[in-house]
Order: sequence, then structure tokens, then C-alpha cells
Amino acid sequence: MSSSRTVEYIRYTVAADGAEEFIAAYARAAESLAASPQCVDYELRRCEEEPESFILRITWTSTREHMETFRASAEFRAFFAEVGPYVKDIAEMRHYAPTGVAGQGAAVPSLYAWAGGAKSFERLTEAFYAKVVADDLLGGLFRDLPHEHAGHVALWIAEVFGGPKTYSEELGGHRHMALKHLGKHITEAQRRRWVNLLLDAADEAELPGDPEFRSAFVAYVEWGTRMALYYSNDASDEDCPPDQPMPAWGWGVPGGPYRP
Ligand code: HEM
Repeated sequence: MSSSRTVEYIRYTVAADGAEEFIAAYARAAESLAASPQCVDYELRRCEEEPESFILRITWTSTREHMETFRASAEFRAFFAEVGPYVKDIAEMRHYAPTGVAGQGAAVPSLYAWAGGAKSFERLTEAFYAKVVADDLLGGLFRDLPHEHAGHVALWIAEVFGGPKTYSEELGGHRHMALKHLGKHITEAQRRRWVNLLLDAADEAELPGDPEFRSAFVAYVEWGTRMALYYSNDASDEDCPPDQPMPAWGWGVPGGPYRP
């Protein structure tokens, strides 16, 4: 996520008899937010304890793009035509910058927890490396690697999926992983074989087979292998800065495991 993103909060106090029309006006105004390239997302919430209080949260690409580009746009004019009558009801309208304190609660398990924790990823990479060393396209790349390699990749994937931060704290983090691929000149055929063998290994290691987990898993494997292709063919040492954060993968569109 871009660090220039800002969140604008607008707090309204709207008399009870006007609340329904206020929400309807915002539903119409929202079409302009949905059409605005400066708007990332938005939500209007109503207070449970004091139903006359509302908070509108809008994430903008940046404060400047909100104040200069959006305010000068046709979307703003259409937006304001709907909500202008409520300007008098505004109690607060300000932008808030991130503080770094943010995170997920435990309501949705991490992919790491859902997969069954460290042991599952160890089983996965053990099964995978047994396959790659015997493979005609990949064997040459992997055959002479030390046995710990499989365990390191297990720790990497575990951390990316929300597990312990062992790879970044003890094994060199993202930079180390990226450097390991530099100059390997991986081909698309090898990448695709790597994906196929990892998916076979996921079945063999009995990773969860539910659609939600597997779609997140495959999305990461597609992204990760295409990054490996990039590092191995096009990147240099400068493209692997020491402060590069670890990727953090989530459930994507399904949002979490299926709950009936
Ligand atoms: C999601 C995709 C991938 C992940 C998560 C991944 C992960 C890793 C990690 C964590 C390491 C370093 C292990 C250590 O710290 O010892 C590594 C090394 C390596 N990777 Fe990947 N990798 C991916 C894709 C690929 C692909 C597509 C290939 C080749 C087809 C590949 C070939 C290698 C090789 C040969 C090394 C060892 C380099 C060396 O030690 O000299 N990787 N990978």
C-alpha cells in the first residue's frame, strides 16, 4: 500500500427526522466517490448509541490529490450537489495519517494458522524438494543445495502467511531471499514447473483443500514465482534494499475461510 494514502473522517450530527434522507443522499453521492480515481474506498457509519451521529471515512490516494485534483473534478461537483445541504451538520472534517499501529485481530485466522502451522509448511517443502531434485527441468538448479534449503523456504512461506517472523529475524529477510535468485536466469518453463510441483506437493502434504485457502495459496505462488523470475533475470543488487519489507499474504477476495 502506498504510504501517501490518507484517511479523511467527516463526523455529522443529523436530526433523527432527516437521517433517512441523509443516508439516501450519501448513497447517491457515493457514485461520485466510486468513479473518482483519487478515492481508494469509503464507508458511512451510523452511531449505535447516538443514532444522530454519523462518520464518513474516505481513503484518498493522498491529501493533496483529494484537496487539489478531486476538488477540481466533475466528480466533486456531482458529490457536492448531493451532500452540500449537510455541510452545516459537520462536526469534524480532517485528514488522518497512519501511525504504524494497525493490524488484524484473531476473528479471521491467518493462512498460517488455517494451514496447521509450521509443521504443515515443513511437510510441504519436504514433499516439494523431493520432486524438484528428480525433475528434468529443475533438478540442475536444486540438486546441490544443502538440505536446510527446504526448511528455509518453509519458514519463508510460513512468515508470509502470518506465522512467526523467523525468516526475517534469523535468515536475512526479504533482501536475502531476493539475492538468492539474482542471476539464476529462471525460464518461464521452469517457473511453471515449480508452480505445478508445489501444487502437487500441497496435495501430498495435505494442506487444506478448501476453495478459500487454495485460491489464496495459488495467488501467492503465482505472485512469488513471477517475482523470482524478475529477480533472477532483470534485477540487480540495488533492487534488493535491506529495508524491503516481507510480503504479507492474506485471504484475498474470499476474506477468510468459509463459515456456514
Ligand atoms: C513463491 C515462489 C518462491 C519462493 C517463496 C521462493 C523462496 C526461496 C527462498 C526463501 C530461498 C532462500 C532460501 C534460504 O534462505 O536458504 C530461495 C532460494 C532459491 N530459489 Fe526460490 N522461491 C520461489 C520461486 C523460485 C523459483 C520459481 C525458482 C526456480 C525455478 C527458484 C529457485 C531457487 C533457487 C535455485 C534457490 C537457491 C539459491 C542458492 O542458495 O544458491 N525459486 N527461494
